Amino acid sequence: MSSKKEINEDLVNERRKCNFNIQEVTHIIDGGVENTLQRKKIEDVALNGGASLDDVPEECMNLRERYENALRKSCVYANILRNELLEITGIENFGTPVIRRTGDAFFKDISPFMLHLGMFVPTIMGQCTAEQQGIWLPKALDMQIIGAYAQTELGHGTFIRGLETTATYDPKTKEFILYSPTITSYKWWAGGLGRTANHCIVVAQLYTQGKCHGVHPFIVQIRDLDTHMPLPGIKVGEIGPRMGFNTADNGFLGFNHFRIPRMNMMMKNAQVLEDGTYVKVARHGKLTYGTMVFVRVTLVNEASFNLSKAVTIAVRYSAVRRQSELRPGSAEPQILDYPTQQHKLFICIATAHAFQLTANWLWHTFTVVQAEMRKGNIDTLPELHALSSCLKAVSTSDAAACIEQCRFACGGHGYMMSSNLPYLYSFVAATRTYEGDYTVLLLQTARYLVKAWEQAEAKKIVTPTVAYLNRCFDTNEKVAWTNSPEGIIKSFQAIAAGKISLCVKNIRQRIKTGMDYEDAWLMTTVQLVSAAEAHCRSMILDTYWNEMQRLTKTSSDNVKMVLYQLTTLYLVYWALEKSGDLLRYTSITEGDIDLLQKEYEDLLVKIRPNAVGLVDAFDLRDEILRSTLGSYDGRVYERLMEEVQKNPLNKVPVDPSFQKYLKPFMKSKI
Ligand SMILES: CCCCCCCCCCCCC/C=C/C(=O)SCCNC(=O)CCNC(=O)[C@H](O)C(C)(C)COP(=O)(O)OP(=O)(O)OC[C@H]1O[C@@H](n2cnc3c(N)ncnc32)[C@H](O)[C@@H]1OP(=O)(O)O
Ligand SMILES: Cc1cc2nc3c(=O)[nH]c(=O)nc-3n(C[C@H](O)[C@H](O)[C@H](O)COP(=O)(O)OP(=O)(O)OC[C@H]3O[C@@H](n4cnc5c(N)ncnc54)[C@H](O)[C@@H]3O)c2cc1C
Repeated sequence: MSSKKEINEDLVNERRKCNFNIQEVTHIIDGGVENTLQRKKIEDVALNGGASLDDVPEECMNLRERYENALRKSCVYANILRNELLEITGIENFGTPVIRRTGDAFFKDISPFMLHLGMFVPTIMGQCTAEQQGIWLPKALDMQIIGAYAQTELGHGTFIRGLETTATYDPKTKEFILYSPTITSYKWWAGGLGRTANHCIVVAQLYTQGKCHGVHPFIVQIRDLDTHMPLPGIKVGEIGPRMGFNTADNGFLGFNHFRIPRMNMMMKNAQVLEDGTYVKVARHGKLTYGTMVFVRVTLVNEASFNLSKAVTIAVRYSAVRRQSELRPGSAEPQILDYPTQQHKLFICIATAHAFQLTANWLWHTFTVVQAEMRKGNIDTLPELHALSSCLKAVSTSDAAACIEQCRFACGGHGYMMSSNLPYLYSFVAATRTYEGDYTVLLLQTARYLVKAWEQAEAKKIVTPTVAYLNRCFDTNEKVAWTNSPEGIIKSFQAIAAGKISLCVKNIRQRIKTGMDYEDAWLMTTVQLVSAAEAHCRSMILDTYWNEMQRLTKTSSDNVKMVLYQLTTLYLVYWALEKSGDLLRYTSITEGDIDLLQKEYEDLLVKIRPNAVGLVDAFDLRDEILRSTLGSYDGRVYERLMEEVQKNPLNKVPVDPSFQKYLKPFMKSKI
């Protein structure tokens, strides 16, 4: 064992072997030197010399203690956020991922304030008029009020139009009356709602002048600001233990004819006048779904960040961990030397990069579309919706699978909560479901793709992200296979186009047999999901490859080389994963696939010496990683032992339950 201050010798050797400039890669991941400096400044201020603030690990506390502890830390963190961090970033950037990431030094699970910052505030910004923002935003940003986002109900999450909570306008009092008519209409799942929030955004069916106008958002005070008691007419509580998110106090909420002022309807996109007249302001009916689009965009970034944490832990651990012998009597190798281990992990590093660059590109697209919409142009919204839907679905799903793979790579110790891998997994697994389930979102993208295919067929201009359909439409033959990054990307576009074309054909054939469009669509949905996934993969491959080329133009040769190897690994990995599709839609042969397999194995060998350098380049501070297995110094076994000392079960040599249960049980006769 190494002494306390030493860095594990294997990690020292790994860092010696690394042949590229780690800082250069960090700058690329951060999006430039300036961003790295800004990130470090934010981390220095937020962490202020270590922010864990826990004597007992969160996982050793009971549910109530965990919640109380999370709330205590949330207040500490929120004070730093509003007093110091907002000054650095500016109020308009309060939701910057960098700020969000420093929160991980405080919470292993989730902050009860997460939904306040992640959805309540953004909804006020996106759905309120300027006048309403003037009322609510300062209070929300200053956290004089704390909010949640209550859309999902016990009976409906996906199908928003099916929500049952009603908001009926009463022109006599100029109020809306909120009502939960059934058990299934109870709001369910909203984070921060169960114990913490005193306000929340409620999505409800709007009735005025005897007519229903569909779902609209309202801002509702649910608890007394002084006593925190639920207001009369409000039934609110916590929904119970979950796979993760246990400190986020996800809640339920019911209304018994609860009245709110007319101005609490969020009126940017639609209004109800004093006399009850309904006025539609927005030119697109789905602008009320704006917060969801925003969060879906941010979740691609979250997928990358959480995966970068998991793979940093797993690669460092794999450099420290030694197991088995390659030849009888030889020294035990680092488990990172096994090609099967490299196969588990290097794709995770590449995936984290791919998602980070895709997230940056998506964020840029989002801001451009927002700017256009402010000018009154809503033409690009459907494309943004299609993009954010599939990228959210695929990135969260892949990230969850990769994090689980990182856990497998850490053997038994990866199963310890103190490794942080179970927390990371449960957090990311939830992102596959919330903010739109995986399948449901891919089907949204499929709707867009089918329309784009029909446009290509009619020789109409299609939008940039589906422009490849024009090209593929004209080629009836299989695409010629070439083994190059560009060749792989082109082949993935051919797969996507082939699958979309087949879906359209099958829908049409089913209609010919007498089915109506809805049934024909339904019968084709398995293929439609697959087509949308293929489209999404072609976009990720394209973005990753082209963005990495652009970003490394002025990099040093070794940085160019290692990032080229990693990008190629990603392309080849997916070509191998989808070899069946390649055989179906391109001229690839079995021999070509054998060559790809060999290339993949060679890439593992080339990347191996730089593996630890590559995860060091994520530049994740130990306070943020919070893992016994993944710290920079590699003191894995010492940290596991130290953690054991913090376990309350070990505070006494004999547990009191021995006298109570075990001893009488052992002494009892059968
Ligand atoms: C310190 C900083 C902190 C930062 C923190 C960052 C992290 C943030 C973490 C936040 C944690 C979040 C926790 C979780 C929260 C939640 O889950 S909130 C609830 C989310 N719920 C959903 O996502 C529900 C999913 N369902 C839907 O989105 C929709 O119901 C549906 C599936 C899309 C169908 O909607 P419906 O109204 O029935 O649509 P249709 O009538 O069928 O019409 C479809 C047409 O509408 C278009 N469309 C649909 N959605 C949008 C959209 N958002 N934008 C634009 N257009 C949209 C769609 O394309 C169809 O168009 P056409 O094909 O032209 O008809
Ligand atoms: C940790 C967590 C936090 C959450 N936080 C919030 C929050 O703060 N606020 C909030 O309002 N909500 C929140 N939610 C709720 C979340 O948004 C929903 O759970 C999610 O949108 C999925 O909806 P559902 O639960 O109704 O699933 P369902 O729609 O019932 O899905 C169940 C299955 O049916 C399938 N399915 C459903 N519809 C279709 C379809 N049309 N076509 C094909 N398959 C379909 C799905 O693919 C899925 O496999 C949270 C959820 C979780 C897990």
